Amino acid sequence: MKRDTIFALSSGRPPAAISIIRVSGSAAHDAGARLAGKLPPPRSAAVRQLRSPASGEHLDDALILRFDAPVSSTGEDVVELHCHGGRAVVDAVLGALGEFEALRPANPGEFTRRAFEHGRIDLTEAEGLADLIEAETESQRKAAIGVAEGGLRRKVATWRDRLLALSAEAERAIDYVDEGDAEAAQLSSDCAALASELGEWLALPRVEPLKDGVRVVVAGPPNAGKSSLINAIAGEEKAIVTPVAGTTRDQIEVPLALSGVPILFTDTAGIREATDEVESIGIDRARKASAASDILLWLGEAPESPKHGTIVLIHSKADLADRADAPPGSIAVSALTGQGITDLLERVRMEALRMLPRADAIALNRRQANLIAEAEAALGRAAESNDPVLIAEDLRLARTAFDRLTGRAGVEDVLDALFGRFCLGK
Ligand SMILES: Nc1nc2c(ncn2[C@@H]2O[C@H](COP(=O)(O)OP(=O)(O)OP(=O)(O)O)[C@@H](O)[C@H]2O)c(=O)[nH]1
Ligand SMILES: [K+]
Ligand SMILES: [Mg+2]
Repeated sequence: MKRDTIFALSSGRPPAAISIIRVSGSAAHDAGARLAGKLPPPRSAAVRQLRSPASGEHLDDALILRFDAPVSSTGEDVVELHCHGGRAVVDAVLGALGEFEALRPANPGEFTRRAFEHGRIDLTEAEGLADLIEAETESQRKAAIGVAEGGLRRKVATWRDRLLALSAEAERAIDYVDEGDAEAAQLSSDCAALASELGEWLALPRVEPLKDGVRVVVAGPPNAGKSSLINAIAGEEKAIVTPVAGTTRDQIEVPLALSGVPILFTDTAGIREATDEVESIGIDRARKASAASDILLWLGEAPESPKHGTIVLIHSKADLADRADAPPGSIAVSALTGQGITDLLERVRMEALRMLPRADAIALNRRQANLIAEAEAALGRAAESNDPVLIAEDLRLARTAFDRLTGRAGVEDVLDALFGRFCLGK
């Protein structure tokens, strides 16, 4: 028999006041009844003695809840046991469950995966749940809860409905080639309108800076004082400082919260024509980090290559007599005296704040944004085309992108990675 009914401790590590053990699958009710006697009616609770089905030994007194498929968290029959949270109690109950032929311990994330596979949640909600469980700050929690409770799923459903209507229009145009120009123009403008709505969503702040911190990269020529500045910001000696140009090679990352705004500062190698191989690898990385930064703190004159995003020019070593005059538009700082550091951090905080999602907003992650960008591109092509066959094909591509977004189609590759993020028992 397939051991497709799973169980796990779903609450935190014992000892605790109460531990919650969940059982999900076709054998859950049978196992629950053999452990606890008669189960309560669906979606209600009862207090029962738990007894070992093998020996009849009294294991614990527990609160039992019963849910019937398909209206349960996993979409399957579920039993929840709220036991006393001692280590030995939990071990004894888990041991008793393991004795059932049809039951096996769950893998991490397996309850949530089943909820997804049974259509109780879509992929965006599963991603939101993973973010919610991992959330460490209030703003991370706020961003995750909206997605976890279906905010993005509902949005995508409305886009998909509009897309289906457009597809029907395009199919009709294929069948009746002599359709009027007015209909064709309407179809084009409807495609363009949906594309531009997707574009507006893509322009909104994303979830990554909230989770990983806004990436603030300190870069500039050698000996400009980059590592000294990082140390002054961190308040400790994170990076090596010497008078030798080319000291820093490896990137040094300093995560910091500026009044609740998460920032990841990165110190980089001074950028110049490298004199040795190790340094040139460091410089290569510095260039890449600068290009990928959200905010670039450039210690020097204008940075070597233009960059998208925000650049803040820093006039370092402002304590030195020959460095008294800062060029206009730059912030004068001294790592030595601390001059300008507070102003600099306030500027960084203000810039970073604009890159974070608003508290009540639905923020896209990279995977979701890439798929919405695919749909936007396909709709853009459809809006430009006069050939109904090509339009229909682009609309089909847009729909595939939406279906991968919500997990209706073509997502096997992301499932293991996503559900692997969950802890055991979730
Ligand atoms: N007077 C003064 N000296 C500074 C200041 N900041 C750094 N220095 C000195 O400048 C030299 C270079 O400082 P670093 O912080 O190593 O400069 P860097 O830009 O990280 O250098 P590389 O990693 O080699 O590219 C050291 O001798 C520092 O003591 C400052 O604010 N005032
Ligand atoms: K140096
Ligand atoms: Mg350095």
